Amino acid sequence: MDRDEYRELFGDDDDDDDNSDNDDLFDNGGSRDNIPAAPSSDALVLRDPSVPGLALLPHFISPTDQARVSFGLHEHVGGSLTAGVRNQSMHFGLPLPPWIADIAASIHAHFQSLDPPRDPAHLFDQLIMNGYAPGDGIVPHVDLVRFADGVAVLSLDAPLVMDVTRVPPGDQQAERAYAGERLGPVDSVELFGTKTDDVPPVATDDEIAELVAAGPWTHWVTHDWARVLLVPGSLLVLEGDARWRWAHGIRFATEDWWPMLSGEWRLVPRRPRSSITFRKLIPDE
Ligand SMILES: O=C(O)CCC(=O)C(=O)O
Ligand SMILES: [Fe+2]
Repeated sequence: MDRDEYRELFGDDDDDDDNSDNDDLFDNGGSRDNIPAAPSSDALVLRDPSVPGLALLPHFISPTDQARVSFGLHEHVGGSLTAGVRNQSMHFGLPLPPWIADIAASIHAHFQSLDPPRDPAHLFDQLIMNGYAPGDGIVPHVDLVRFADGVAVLSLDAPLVMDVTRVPPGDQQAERAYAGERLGPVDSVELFGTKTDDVPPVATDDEIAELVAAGPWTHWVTHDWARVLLVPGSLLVLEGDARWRWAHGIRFATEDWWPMLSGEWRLVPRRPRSSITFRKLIPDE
């Protein structure tokens, strides 16, 4: 994967990101404690049948492992992100870095536990590490065809909302990656159907904790547009249609609108968030 291909797909955000300190993007949630590797994957798997192949495992890794992995990630990227595409660092090939290898093994084990079990040779050998400062996002896209089916995204540090949209019929193909228009901040009319000047209050920490524990994880806007709450420690799995026929993207916004357990809307402020995407590169013929 080279930088130009990523530019082509995702654009080069240098122009519209005024936070020039890459270190800040990952300077969150890390812990200097040397915590032994013990991923505790929770069995809870949420699916939304409207997007076949989409699954969220909201508590895939424990807070202890989140702190360990976040620290490992921060150490790994150091200041080197300035050398590549902004806010992004990649790893190709096995072995994976030791601070993440056990988590990759847990994800692999999860794939094997599915019915039917997934290809045991599906060993994740490519990582994309993304950092998002408040205001950052990623244009809606379908991951490149050179990556096998079965992509997993581990979320760290702070919650954020991902938009999942059916690829427009004219663009629907599995032969080349789709990249849509960049999504701007939420527009209340666009998202909620009614024009209102009443911006909801900011969610409290307790409300966010409730959401993380048991909250509504999808919010449908239209029949081909869902929003997914990615909480820290969660694993998003994209297979089949969800991987090939639906695009995933993150708004360039400083807050996300989200319904609370009570049904009332709140603003969930963005905080520095990072993610690790696990994929398998299809070998050249
Ligand atoms: O950061 C995320 O949650 C998604 C990243 C992603 O879609 C990608 O790297 O292809
Ligand atoms: Fe992606």
